[in-house]
Amino acid sequence: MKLLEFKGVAKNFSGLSVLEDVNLSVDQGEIVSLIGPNGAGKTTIFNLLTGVYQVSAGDIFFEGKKINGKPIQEIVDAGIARTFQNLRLFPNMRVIENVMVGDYHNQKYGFLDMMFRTRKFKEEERKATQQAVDILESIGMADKIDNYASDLPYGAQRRLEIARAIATNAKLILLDEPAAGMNGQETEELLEFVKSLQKRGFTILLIEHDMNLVMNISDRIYVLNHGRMIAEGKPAEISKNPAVIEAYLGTGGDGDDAES
Ligand SMILES: Nc1ncnc2c1ncn2[C@@H]1O[C@H](COP(=O)(O)OP(=O)(O)OP(=O)(O)O)[C@@H](O)[C@H]1O
Repeated sequence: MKLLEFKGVAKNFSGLSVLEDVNLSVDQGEIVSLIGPNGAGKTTIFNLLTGVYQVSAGDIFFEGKKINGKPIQEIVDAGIARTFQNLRLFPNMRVIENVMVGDYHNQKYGFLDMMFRTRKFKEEERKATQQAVDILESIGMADKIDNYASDLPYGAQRRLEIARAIATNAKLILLDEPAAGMNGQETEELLEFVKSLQKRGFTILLIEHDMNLVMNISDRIYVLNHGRMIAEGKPAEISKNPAVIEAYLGTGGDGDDAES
């Protein structure tokens, strides 16, 4: 089943075309990567998908329903969550609190419930805490619950950011350069972690420059160049595609991170 679909999407900024006729789909349960040189338009795709930008043409469907033009909160509620290129954790909050922030929009108490700490408020808090504990246990961070986010090693901080995305009850998780700044060991752990999310039923769309990770993690890959989709396929097909090699990896490149 198609979970996500872009149909003929275009985006212009002040008349300047950044994306042209982008078609892309992600099936339920897939890990799909979006790659392309700097400035190709990858982050713009995420911004369109999450309602930060509005499309200039075309439509975006999530579970068959059109989501372009909807407010950001409605898109989050529909089941799309995102992590960012730069970590956006609350460093001075504890690990569990960082996860609970992700669930905040699902809580069903009002301001007065919170002020007077009503039974409803306490019950919602208890449920949210339990869910956060469950998530942290499921990703092997149960022993870090009370640590401050800033005290975690970098790789664990990125995992925590993904945990927060899971806490929104997302079906589709958008990862923007999750391996950026990671060492080899952390990237290896990230790969296992993202695959474990897939096994748990999450669908993943990621932007990534680390070609090694992309080739090992993806069910399918889309390649964007100058705002146009130039290729789509399985990792083995993409790595042999002449247009991709020319546009992205650079002819004669060895397939390693061509961006650095
Ligand atoms: N708000 C904006 N206003 C004007 N131009 C923009 C805006 N956002 C993005 N662009 C332009 O759109 C193009 C695509 O940018 P985008 O950030 O989507 O690329 P990218 O593929 O994610 O690049 P990178 O790999 O460097 O993150 C760039 O030329 C950028 O300058």
